[in-house]
Parts: sequence; structure tokens; C-alpha cells
Amino acid sequence: MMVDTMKIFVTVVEQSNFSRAAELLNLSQPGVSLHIRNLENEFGVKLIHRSPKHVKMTEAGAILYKHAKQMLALYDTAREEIHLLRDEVTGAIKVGASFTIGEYILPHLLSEFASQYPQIDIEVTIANTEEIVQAVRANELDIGLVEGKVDYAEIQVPPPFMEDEMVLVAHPGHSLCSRKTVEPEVLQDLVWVFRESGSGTRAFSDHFIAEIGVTVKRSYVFNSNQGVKEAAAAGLGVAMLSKLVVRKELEAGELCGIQVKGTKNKRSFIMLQDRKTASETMAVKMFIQKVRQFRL
Ligand SMILES: O=S([O-])[O-]
Repeated sequence: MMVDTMKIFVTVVEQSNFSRAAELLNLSQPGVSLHIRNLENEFGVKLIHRSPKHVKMTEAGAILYKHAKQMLALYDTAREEIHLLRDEVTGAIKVGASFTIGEYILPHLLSEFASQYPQIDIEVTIANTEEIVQAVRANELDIGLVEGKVDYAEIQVPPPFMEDEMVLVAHPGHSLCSRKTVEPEVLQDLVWVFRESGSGTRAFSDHFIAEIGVTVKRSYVFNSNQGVKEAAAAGLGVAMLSKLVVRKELEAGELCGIQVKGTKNKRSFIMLQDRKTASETMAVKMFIQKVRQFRL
């Protein structure tokens, strides 16, 4: 089918590599090369320059790439409209989420989404913000849901989809817990429990500490919210975590929340897609719509 050949051509161009394209498409490399050769024979012109180091489009290849993208998008739209006619949205979505979103928001969101669209398969990857950003850039995910700021030209970041409240927490026996609100200076030389670098939670903690201008006496680092939370509840040090992560422990009195005068405790959750390769299937569109409307 011509649409399959176009998909192969577009994948080779976007991956700049025959074997990576073959792997992504579940085809053999000779099979992919044959499709490209047949396409070149059909147009009577070279579409791709191959050298041991590079796979690059020719001028004719660039023209075909532009139209092939439009053809594939039109084909998807036609397929989706036909599915909608039969009142069903099908397909598969790969979603990546940072830990706070992946563990505290996504399960509830997906449970609503699944009852609305039972025929959409979803694969979720949970990792820290930086890892999810890199996976979106590498085109391994259709959508990334992360915390904080993202500054890559090729990544499309629409306005935040949710606000998150951060809380400074400690074991209830910590000296800071005897006061309702504290001045920033009293946080001088404390022992902290942090998430790892690359996480949105760590970025927020670092920013918070820099803003109030205190030094950290010693720190312990865990690569999960759960680890940080348990360590703070065990009295290892203070920690800055999302309220979503510590809500139950605060209610149960296993952690105390410390208010620091004049500091900001809000951050945003954002949704990412790769500008160039963003999937526009109906399944992805419906998922994006759900993320925008969802409230916990
Ligand atoms: O998992 S996080 O905090 O980016």
C-alpha cells in the first residue's frame, strides 16, 4: 500500500538511518532499502543520499517528505473519522510521566480515560523530568507530563495543565515543627533529604534554597519520592515534596508541614510533545483533551 511506503520513507528521513527506521517499523533493513529504491524508480530521481556516515534527503526527497507527511496525516484523519463514525476510538499511546504525576495523578486520570475509551492501549513510563524530556526528544514517547520548565526548541510546551503545591516537611519531632510559620533564616544549616538531580522536585528544592539564601549542612539523596518521604518521616532531615505525595502522612501526623514566610510553594505541571513528530492520532488528541480537563 502506498501509505506504507510513505511511512517507511518518512521514518528513514526522520531517523537519518536505515537500520533504526527498520527497527522502529519492525521490518528488515533490506526490506526498507527496497521500498526506498522502488520509490526512487517510480519518481525516476534520487530521494536519499546514502553514505556510510549520513542518510540525507535530496532536494526531490525534501519535496516528497513534505507531501508524504501531509498524506500520512490525511490518511490518519480519514481512518479516525471512520472509527468515530462507528463510535470508537482505537489506537495506542505511549505516555511518559515524572514520578509525582505518574504515581499520584495518572492512575486516576487513566481510570477515567479508560472508561471513556476502552479501546485505546496506553503504555506508561515513569522517570524523572529530565529523562522524560529526553525520551520525548528521542521520539520514544507520544506525550510527556513533567514538572517545571523545559527549554528545548524542538519541544512543544503548551500552557501548564495543572498547578501543584509543594510543602516543606519533616518528622513531627523536628524543632521547626513546633511553630506554625518560620522565617527563612531558621533553615540555615539544616540536613536535607533530596530527590536526584534531573528531577523536577530537586529543581524546585534547589531553587527554593537558593532563593532564601541558606546553606545546607548535609544532604541525603533518593531517586524516588517514596524514598524521600520515608526518610523525612524517619527523621533523617527536612524535604520539599509535592502535597500530593505527602497528603496522607500530613493528615496522619506522620510528617509535619512547615510554612516558610515569603516563599512561593506553587509549581506547574506541563505536557510535552516533539514539535516535528508529534502524533496527531485521535487517541492522542482525546488523551490531550482529558489531561486538560482532568481535576483530582
Ligand atoms: O520525578 S520528578 O520529580 O521529575
